[in-house]
Amino acid sequence: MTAPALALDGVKVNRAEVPVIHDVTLDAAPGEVTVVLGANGAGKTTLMDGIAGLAPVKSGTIRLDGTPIEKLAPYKRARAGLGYVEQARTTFRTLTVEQNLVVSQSGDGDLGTVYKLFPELDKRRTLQAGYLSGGEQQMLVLGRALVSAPKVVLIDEMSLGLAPMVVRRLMGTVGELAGMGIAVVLIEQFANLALDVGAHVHVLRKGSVVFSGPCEELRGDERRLHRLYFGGPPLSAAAGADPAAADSGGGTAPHNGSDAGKTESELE
Ligand SMILES: Nc1ncnc2c1ncn2[C@@H]1O[C@H](COP(=O)(O)OP(=O)(O)OP(=O)(O)O)[C@@H](O)[C@H]1O
Repeated sequence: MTAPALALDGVKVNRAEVPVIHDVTLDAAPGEVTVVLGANGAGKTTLMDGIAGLAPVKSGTIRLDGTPIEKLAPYKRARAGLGYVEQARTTFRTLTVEQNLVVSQSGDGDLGTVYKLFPELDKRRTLQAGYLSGGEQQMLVLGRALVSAPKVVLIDEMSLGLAPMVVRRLMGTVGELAGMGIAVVLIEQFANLALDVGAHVHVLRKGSVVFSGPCEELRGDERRLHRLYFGGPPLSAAAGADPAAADSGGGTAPHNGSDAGKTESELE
């Protein structure tokens, strides 16, 4: 088995002194997409922030290529090979596309690789980032993570507010990043799109992992996903009517406008 590029063991993360992530253990292998799913508020972003050093890790270890990083400052984690594509899709709006990439470049990071992955950016090298479309900005954010020559890239909800076609296009690129040997950790609201590109999946509920396994086990299984997200009986089915849903752990999280298992058909 390939050694994990990223390994979390018993990780707890707080937000404003409140425990949000409880005892999370998971791995991400190089050359694979590892998917993290969960309902709104399950703690996905908090977990990513903990890995990146933007939220305090209260206990547990986070290893990057075998080296503990949980006590390092965020910039040192980045320097050690951790790329983080945050939800906010931040670029330097008054800098050109190329300048945005150059300021993020380090190590063996190569602009040519980014332009090959995203010909859209190649054509707009001299354009100020603020004039890019939402999809192109997301490509630039991914490109900025890539030119830091990362071993691991965390990607948080890159599809937010983007057109369906663009989301599919970007998912293809996520697969290509893994194809380059990077360990990608992907949070995505469109569960089935993520499960299509991913190898392994971890489902978070109330800050704890309630499922870990191969993506194919959950692909297309909306009922099970729903149950994993929220606990209790799946959708409107009567309790006990779905024996396959026995892995819920019986949680009591409220059904608060579910995004559980958003399917590709919902993107049409
Ligand atoms: N800065 C903060 N201070 C206090 N509590 C916070 C902070 N950020 C998040 N939380 C709380 O932590 C919990 C987990 O939030 P988080 O954003 O990590 O979840 P999520 O799974 O990423 O949700 P979403 O899919 O809606 O982004 C929520 O209850 C949220 O209210």
